[in-house]
Amino acid sequence: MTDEQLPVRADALGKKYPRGWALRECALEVPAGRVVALVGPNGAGKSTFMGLVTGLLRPTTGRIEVFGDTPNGRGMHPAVSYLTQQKPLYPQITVAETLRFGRNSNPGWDQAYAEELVARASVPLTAKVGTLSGGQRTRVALAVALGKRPRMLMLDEPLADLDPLAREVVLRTLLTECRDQGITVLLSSHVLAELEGVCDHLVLLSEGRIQLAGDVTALLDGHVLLVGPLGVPCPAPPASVVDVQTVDGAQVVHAVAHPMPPQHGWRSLRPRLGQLTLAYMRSGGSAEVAA
Ligand SMILES: Nc1ncnc2c1ncn2[C@@H]1O[C@H](COP(=O)(O)OP(=O)(O)OP(=O)(O)O)[C@@H](O)[C@H]1O
Repeated sequence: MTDEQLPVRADALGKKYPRGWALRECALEVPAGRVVALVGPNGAGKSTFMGLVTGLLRPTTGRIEVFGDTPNGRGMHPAVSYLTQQKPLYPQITVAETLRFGRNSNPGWDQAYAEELVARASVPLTAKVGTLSGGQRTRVALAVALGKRPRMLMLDEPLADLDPLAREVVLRTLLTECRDQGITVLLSSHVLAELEGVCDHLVLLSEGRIQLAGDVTALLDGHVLLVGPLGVPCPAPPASVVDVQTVDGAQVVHAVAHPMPPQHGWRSLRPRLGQLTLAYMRSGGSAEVAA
């Protein structure tokens, strides 16, 4: 894939604030056409990474390229839309005026597409933005973000103020749309369970460093969830163990997949993405990670 097609490439990327490093030695590619989840505990560096992609922040070390260009701080790459929890909507104006604003500020604006997205959300164009529900406001903000016809949509917790049902509806609708249109999505979220079946690529940040990254299927294939009785040694080699917990009187072990001898009483299961991510977040990343 040429650099112009690759949404993001970061190499030895670091960002230092006066208080210390927010991001260190990040080498990362965001593959095209994928839904990439950017996860990690509070303060891990997720928003900082997105800020570097937008060009609003400048790297302290290393380099970052967005569709082959180096962000220069003079506005975001035209192929990128960015939506945060603070959605850029004005409550006093109508939905139609909001779309007009989008049209006036974006050269590649697709008015028919933006209107169609609003109609699909059953939001009247004549309604004032301030009278809409949180879910409807989010759908309008997404229509503005997608009306720009981006090649990559970056979402920094934009659904955090929605109830779980509205989150589910908006997320599924959005991701179906992005998949249909071939738009790369970089999605930051704390709700690990909702990423299950939604993202196909994962980047886990911890204290500013990449702790785990890769294709979700490969990551799940490369790990096992072992469940066994207390007091019976786990069959996984110690260096491969990511995390051990006691749950309902059993040992629950996440480990990097290795050939291992059968061990009486132990079951080997496929981990779920949310559980595996949480296991890495608890561990601080000491295990020998699969290729
Ligand atoms: N403008 C800033 N000035 C100084 N330090 C900052 C600034 N922005 C972020 N930081 C620090 O950088 C680190 C990473 O913050 P960042 O907001 O990127 O993390 P995050 O993973 O997005 O966190 P959260 O999940 O809480 O939103 C934190 O220690 C934070 O305090």
